[in-house]
Amino acid sequence: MANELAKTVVLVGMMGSGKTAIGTALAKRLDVPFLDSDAEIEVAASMSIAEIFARYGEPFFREKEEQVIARLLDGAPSVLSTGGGAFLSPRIRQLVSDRGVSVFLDADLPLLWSRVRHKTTRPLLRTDDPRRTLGELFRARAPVYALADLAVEARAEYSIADMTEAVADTLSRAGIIKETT
Ligand SMILES: Nc1ncnc2c1ncn2[C@@H]1O[C@H](COP(=O)(O)OP(=O)(O)OP(=O)(O)O)[C@@H](O)[C@H]1O
Ligand SMILES: O=C(O)C1=C[C@@H](O)[C@@H](O)[C@H](O)C1
Ligand SMILES: [Mg+2]
Repeated sequence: MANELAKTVVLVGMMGSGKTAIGTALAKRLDVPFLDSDAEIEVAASMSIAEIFARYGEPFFREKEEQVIARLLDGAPSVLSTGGGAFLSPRIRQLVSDRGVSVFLDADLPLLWSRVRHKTTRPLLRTDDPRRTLGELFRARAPVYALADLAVEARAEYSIADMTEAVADTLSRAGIIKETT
């Protein structure tokens, strides 16, 4: 069955909620381009996110993030996975609402921690107590992620394929994915 995507699907949520993993699978399923703002920033800067934070600081990263997301939202309907902090920016929220549909991947704290605890790629978690830091970010950001157009609960028992199906189902019910045949 062929599908048509009405506008760009923008995945938002905490680090480890699955924006990159689910975005990759969803784009494949819908046969549309997959874009990842973190990956695009790394390519543009020829540096990892951790290096950008270390050399230039978080405000510089946030500036680049906004520029990259504005550019990525300019193209044909796609799946765009954002960085975990992108949706905190009011300007980015406005861009997303003007040109796409936001989908919050809603994972609870234990699930997020289980996914990020062994990774060293997230500079904001390089603290003395990364578990506590993750909890603080989680609580501070929850009201902002709740502003997303759509939300899908990420359950620990879901595989990547299950979660991709749940997101696609939500998008179909919202009329963002339309069956063409
Ligand atoms: N059901 C699932 N849904 C999503 N991710 C899963 C699932 N099961 C296992 N994973 C793994 O959990 C991790 C999720 O991390 P991912 O990089 O996709 O998160 P992210 O939201 O893009 O984080 P960041 O904001 O740091 O970019 C990946 O390693 C992925 O393979
Ligand atoms: O949650 C965040 O603020 C971040 C998440 C990652 O995707 C990266 O964008 C970066 O590590 C910051
Ligand atoms: Mg990601």
